[in-house]
Amino acid sequence: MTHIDLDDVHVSLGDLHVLRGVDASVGEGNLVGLLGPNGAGKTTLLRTIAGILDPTSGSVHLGGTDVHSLGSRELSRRLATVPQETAISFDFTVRDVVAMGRHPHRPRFGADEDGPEAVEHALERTELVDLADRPITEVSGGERKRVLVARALAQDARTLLLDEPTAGLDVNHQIRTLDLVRDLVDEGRTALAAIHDLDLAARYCDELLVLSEGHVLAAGPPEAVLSESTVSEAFDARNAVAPNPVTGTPTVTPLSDPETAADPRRVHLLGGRGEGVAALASLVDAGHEVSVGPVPEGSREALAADRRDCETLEVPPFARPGRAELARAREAVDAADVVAVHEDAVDLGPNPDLLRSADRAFVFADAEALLAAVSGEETSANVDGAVRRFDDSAAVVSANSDD
Ligand SMILES: Nc1ncnc2c1ncn2[C@@H]1O[C@H](COP(=O)(O)OP(=O)(O)OP(=O)(O)O)[C@@H](O)[C@H]1O
Repeated sequence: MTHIDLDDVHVSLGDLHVLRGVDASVGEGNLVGLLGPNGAGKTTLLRTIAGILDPTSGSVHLGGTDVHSLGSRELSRRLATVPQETAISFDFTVRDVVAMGRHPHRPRFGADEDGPEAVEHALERTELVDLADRPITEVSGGERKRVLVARALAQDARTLLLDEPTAGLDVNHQIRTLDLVRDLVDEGRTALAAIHDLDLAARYCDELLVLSEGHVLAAGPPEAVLSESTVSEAFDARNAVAPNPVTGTPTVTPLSDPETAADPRRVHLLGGRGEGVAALASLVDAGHEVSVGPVPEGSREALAADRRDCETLEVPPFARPGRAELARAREAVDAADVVAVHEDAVDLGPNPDLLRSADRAFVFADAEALLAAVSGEETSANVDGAVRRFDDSAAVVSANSDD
């Protein structure tokens, strides 16, 4: 069921037409991540849903009611916000600030009977009990952010709008904060959160909404939304998207624009157990033409090569390369200016024979040193250290040998 519904919302700030026809919805009981580059209009959208900004046209409904028809007290009972700015200059204690969340529940006469318990509960869930009596001006920026989450929690609203709730938090508190938001949603709330970290957004959110130049570029489950083309269009950044090996959710890796190497070389990387991935990335970034293989299908090297549009010679996992695959590997070696292999993979499968047949072969321990060697900048230091010319005998690598 739709909980927040935005229909052709336009908002102007001064002369700037910031939101340009936003159509979007947030399903009840969902955590939705609001993504988009700086200036896309995320804060403006959250402030419009919160009734702080009026749309110039279009409508915002919350649970079927137009938010702009609700009084501020009624809206605050239904919806709590965690704003981006954390500056609170007065000398309130942390507990006082959290208690401000109770404002819409205070009766005109008498006491807010649930108030003290709600405040203590909010302090506990945000792990702020030890800081509760400290002046808000004397806690860190990250702690102040958590105080604002606690204030929203004390407000006891079914809808949460969070503007970059993890900005400025250390990794541990980023995870704890998003775990808390996830728990609050799993307990029955609905949340829309602007999040800059695409990987965390994909990991925690049921759906993502990508805003770009004031309109919705994409919306839906993270796996559908976080494509290389959508990320590239929204953020104007080259990137690679791949499943996170630990969480299985998409991870986005921004990539530098490839340089044009002064002297681009054809480099063939022989397969290993994933050791070649860093070398592959630095060679491609430097503008060299890289091919890879033989590597097992689905291996880290195969995935990385695929993401960087490199020619890849794959073999089924746990299988030895067949005659045809070996012939293709030899062709790749013959066509390359340089053949390279990580020192831990020198002896793997057909690698010794392929190395022996190459005109110029390097054994490397360090991706950057290999790059320097391929680019012809090798010094005796890195030839001695992390890159060596491959000698004729498979098991031996020798330093400073000539071709
Ligand atoms: N009060 C204002 N008056 C005029 N323009 C404004 C005002 N507030 C924001 N803007 C402009 O509106 C656009 C959208 O701003 P907004 O803060 O909504 O973007 P955002 O997506 O939240 O960005 P960020 O990721 O940097 O927080 C920006 O170009 C911003 O400069």
